[in-house]
Amino acid sequence: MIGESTSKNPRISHMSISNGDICSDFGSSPVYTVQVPPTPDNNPGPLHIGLQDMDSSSSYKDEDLDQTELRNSKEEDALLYKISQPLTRVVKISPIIIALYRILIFVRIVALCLFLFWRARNPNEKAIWLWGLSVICEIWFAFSWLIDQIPRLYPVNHATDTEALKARFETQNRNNPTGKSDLPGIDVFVSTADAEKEPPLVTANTILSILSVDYPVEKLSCYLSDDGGSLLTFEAMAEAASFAKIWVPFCRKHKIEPRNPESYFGLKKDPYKGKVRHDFVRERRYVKRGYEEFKVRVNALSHSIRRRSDAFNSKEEIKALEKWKNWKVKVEEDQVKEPRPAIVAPKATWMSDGTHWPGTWTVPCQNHSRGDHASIIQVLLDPPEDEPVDEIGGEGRALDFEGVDIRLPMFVYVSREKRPGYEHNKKAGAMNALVRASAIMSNGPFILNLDCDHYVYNSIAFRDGICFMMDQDGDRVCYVQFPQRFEGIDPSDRYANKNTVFFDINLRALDGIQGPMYVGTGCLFRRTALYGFDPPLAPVETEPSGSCCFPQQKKRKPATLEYASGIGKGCRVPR
Ligand SMILES: O=c1ccn([C@@H]2O[C@H](COP(=O)(O)OP(=O)(O)O[C@H]3O[C@H](CO)[C@@H](O)[C@H](O)[C@H]3O)[C@@H](O)[C@H]2O)c(=O)[nH]1
Ligand SMILES: [Mn+2]
Repeated sequence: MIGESTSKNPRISHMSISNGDICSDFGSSPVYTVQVPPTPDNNPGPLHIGLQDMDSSSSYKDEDLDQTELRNSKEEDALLYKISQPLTRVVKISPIIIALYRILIFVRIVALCLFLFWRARNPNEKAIWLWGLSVICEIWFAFSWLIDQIPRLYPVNHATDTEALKARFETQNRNNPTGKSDLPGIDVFVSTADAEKEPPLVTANTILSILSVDYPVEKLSCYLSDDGGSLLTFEAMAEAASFAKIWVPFCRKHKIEPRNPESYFGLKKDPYKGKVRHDFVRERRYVKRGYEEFKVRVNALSHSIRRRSDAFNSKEEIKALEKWKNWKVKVEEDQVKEPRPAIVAPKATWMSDGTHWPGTWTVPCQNHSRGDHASIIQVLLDPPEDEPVDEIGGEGRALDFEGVDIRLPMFVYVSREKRPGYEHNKKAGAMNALVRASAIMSNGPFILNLDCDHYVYNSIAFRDGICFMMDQDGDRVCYVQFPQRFEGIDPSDRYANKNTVFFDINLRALDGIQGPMYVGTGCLFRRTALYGFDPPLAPVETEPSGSCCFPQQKKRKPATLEYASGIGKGCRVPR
């Protein structure tokens, strides 16, 4: 479900795949010359597909040799064909279904009109006020039902082609001789606010599902915003970063789905089905045990932080008491007027390295309470190296990651500064803080946000989103909204908690008009669209007109008109 970058734009037009247009058998068909010029903002620009007859080729004479080679290889032909494919397409919903639905709407409109007409013609004289009120209510209900139906007139489905994305950006070809991934960077934002209401284990699972997505590691960064400023969340995230070192390569090696360990190990289906590697059973058992231990450590954190802090605080109290006693002795003996030292040490929350936690303390005090603390930013996983790294016989030979990339994406803990008197206790502010922090640290051209209790269910989901962004008209897409699926709902879903109508009908229907609304989470944004400014443009000066005696003043074209249809394209986001 995609949203447009500006309301000025008409509906997004997508190329639809037509088998008749492009021949899939390349044996004797014309050669497809595909040029995908790399641009600094990682947008491919328009894809030019030149259909060339080899005999009449004149401008590509130098490349004749290359093209002959390409022609010889069926695989390369297939690659060229794949590159030429659109990354997304609209899958039309069956016209019969839509026609039936429209007929049903029409029948209901007629029935409603007849009913309202009958109501108006039959007033209840004994309770005229009550009658009037109920007619008004019924008209309002009919009207709101009608408004609800209008967006559903043109529902669409979008499909992505991740193979074409791979062929275009991650396969060795003339434009990409090394075959290194040319996909754009994505910064993932996760928000959490309260370590008690939002258990850190759930947040840790969300983070693990993000760190292990199928996307180039060096292009991915994950930021956690902790509005609670809690040491518990911080230490749980440090634990998650450490467990990710085995979880992420394990997922990559054995193609695990979903990549949230709690959900994966809780799956009811047979975990060995379809797994062919001989070491899967052993490694799964090892990682499962590792996860159980990780859970115990995370669940014990609040206790261990309390115990550690109590120990440090009692030491501080003893020190303070000693200081006070020394002062007392000095004052009595020498009559020196030194200021009296504090007899009680603050009840601080301590980090494991023996320093004060800069965020919220368990016993809040000035500068260390929920709405009053300094900003904290800590890189828990450093940016990865540029080239893949593998490991033979990792974890003391219990796991073998030979040929598996063991690098992890950058992971950063952020808790924005809070001060009394400032209203900054909402998610939007947390997102703004992350937009600013990430702009300095990784500056990914795309941003995806998730609540701490939402996880990535499908490891290629990010690629799906990027297909829309990098498609031919992709630079006009502001955001791609993913639908939500819910776990732990009673099987019959008596209370409609799955929100199927909203996610699977309303948003899809809106997608057919201009795009769905942003639902607050699970949304992939174009960074420049969030910044909300137009590309910088040089003023265009028009030729003076009018007579030679009365020259008119030079007029400047309004900059926005120039690029009205290309917003976002002119904005370069350096990576
Ligand atoms: O001061 C705050 C308050 C909340 N949050 C975060 O905001 C998210 C959503 O808050 P929550 O209280 O969980 O709201 P819900 O009602 O559960 O969520 C609904 O509203 C959210 C905000 O629009 C959407 O993201 C969700 O999809 C939607 O289900 C959570 O990750 C919170 O940690 C902060 O970061 N800072
Ligand atoms: Mn929530």
